[in-house]
Amino acid sequence: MASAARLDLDGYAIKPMTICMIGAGGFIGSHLCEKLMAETMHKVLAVDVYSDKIKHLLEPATHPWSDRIQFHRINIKHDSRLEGLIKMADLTINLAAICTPADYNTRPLDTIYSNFIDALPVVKYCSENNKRLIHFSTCEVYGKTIGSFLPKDSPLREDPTYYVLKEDASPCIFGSIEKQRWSYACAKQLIERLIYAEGAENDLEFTIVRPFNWIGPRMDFIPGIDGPSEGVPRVLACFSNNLLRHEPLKLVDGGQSQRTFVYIKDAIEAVLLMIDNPVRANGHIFNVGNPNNEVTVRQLAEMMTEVYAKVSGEPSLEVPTVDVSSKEFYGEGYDDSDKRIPDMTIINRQLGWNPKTSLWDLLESTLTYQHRTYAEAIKQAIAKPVAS
Ligand SMILES: NC(=O)c1ccc[n+]([C@@H]2O[C@H](COP(=O)([O-])OP(=O)(O)OC[C@H]3O[C@@H](n4cnc5c(N)ncnc54)[C@H](O)[C@@H]3O)[C@@H](O)[C@H]2O)c1
Ligand SMILES: O=c1ccn([C@@H]2O[C@H](COP(=O)(O)OP(=O)(O)O[C@H]3OC[C@@H](O)[C@H](O)[C@H]3O)[C@@H](O)[C@H]2O)c(=O)[nH]1
Repeated sequence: MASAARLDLDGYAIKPMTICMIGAGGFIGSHLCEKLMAETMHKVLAVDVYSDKIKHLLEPATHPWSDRIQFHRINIKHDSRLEGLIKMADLTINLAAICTPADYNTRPLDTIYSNFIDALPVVKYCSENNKRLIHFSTCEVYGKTIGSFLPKDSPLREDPTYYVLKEDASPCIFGSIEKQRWSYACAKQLIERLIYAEGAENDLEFTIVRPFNWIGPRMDFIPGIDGPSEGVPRVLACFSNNLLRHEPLKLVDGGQSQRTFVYIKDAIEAVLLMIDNPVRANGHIFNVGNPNNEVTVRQLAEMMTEVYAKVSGEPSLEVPTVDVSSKEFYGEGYDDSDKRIPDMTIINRQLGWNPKTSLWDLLESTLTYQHRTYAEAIKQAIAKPVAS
């Protein structure tokens, strides 16, 4: 049960605050709302166009926290109520974005508008009304590693200087303009620069979060079940969908890219520390990831196949993966980050945060959820006769 006497990292009592959370109905927002309701006395003004992922928190109205969460169905692109909500709050957290790679090269205009233009009024209202802002950026602002440009046999490729990503030192390296994949990263980078400049010139109190592949239950959608049949979600949901349908997992360009995956529940702990410790968090950009959970996408596919067989009790396919070109899978203009390892120095120093959950354990709890939530619906969808 939430207690009023929670202490911050410096031993001071944390005062309950009102948080305007934009994008509260998404994957990260839903977990953050859950945490805030269960463990704090903070109030949430939850803004989104969808509420399905937080329905369990909004209904029934008898929850012990029901007077601390309000849902506002608002599209921030065009709604004059946004400024009023930001003014009512002590802190604004902006999560709203188009953030699935399949959109970056196929809907580059929507991607740029969503990640830059639509975020502008949020920054402006916070700055003009002296309100604190926690803005969600991305690890994609780093783009490719310096190491990826070294000769394949260069020993320097093994040197962390050339691949570990540091908030205050690493450059942002994107592909050419025709590689529209980078429309997202570039829009995120520019809004980061704008927020940073508002801090420098107008004293905006800000924190920027760079998530490194947070994964867990409620991430994206399963095509044809709770999202469009032709939709392409992020890799966790793509591979879950393949496993649920007993199809081989598709490895884009051989699955050679490397990622570090962090469990959503670990990452949410980091966000709560930022919320509760403004003096330590303001003015900082934080990598939030798990450097210990690095795999190639191929290794991720293999591990997910093994874990899914364990949690579902169903045997794995004899040939569990199939290679597909990025052009076929994502279309023209796709490109990729080669490797993403977060440096953890700054978040360790400021907030003492460390991720805890291994990749195997986080996949086990996530795939248990996926199986429990979707297996029956998929079975029924497959059994349904196709209309002639
Ligand atoms: N999940 C990750 O690993 C990850 C990694 C890097 C960056 N991020 C960033 O974190 C943020 C949240 O990501 P997520 O994984 O929860 O994504 P998500 O798509 O699940 O959530 C985003 C939410 O924003 C809402 N939204 C978008 N446009 C809106 C608008 N105009 N008005 C109102 N609501 C709007 C969507 O409806 C959605 O519910 C994004 O900014 C994303 O770029 C996430
Ligand atoms: O079915 C699939 C889906 C994806 N992939 C590959 O898996 C890797 C990871 O893909 P994801 O869809 O999770 O997205 P990425 O890691 O490339 O980008 C993400 O990173 C952080 C956030 O900013 C965004 O949520 C998103 O841009 C990519 O190399 C992709 O090509 C497959 O091999 N098969």
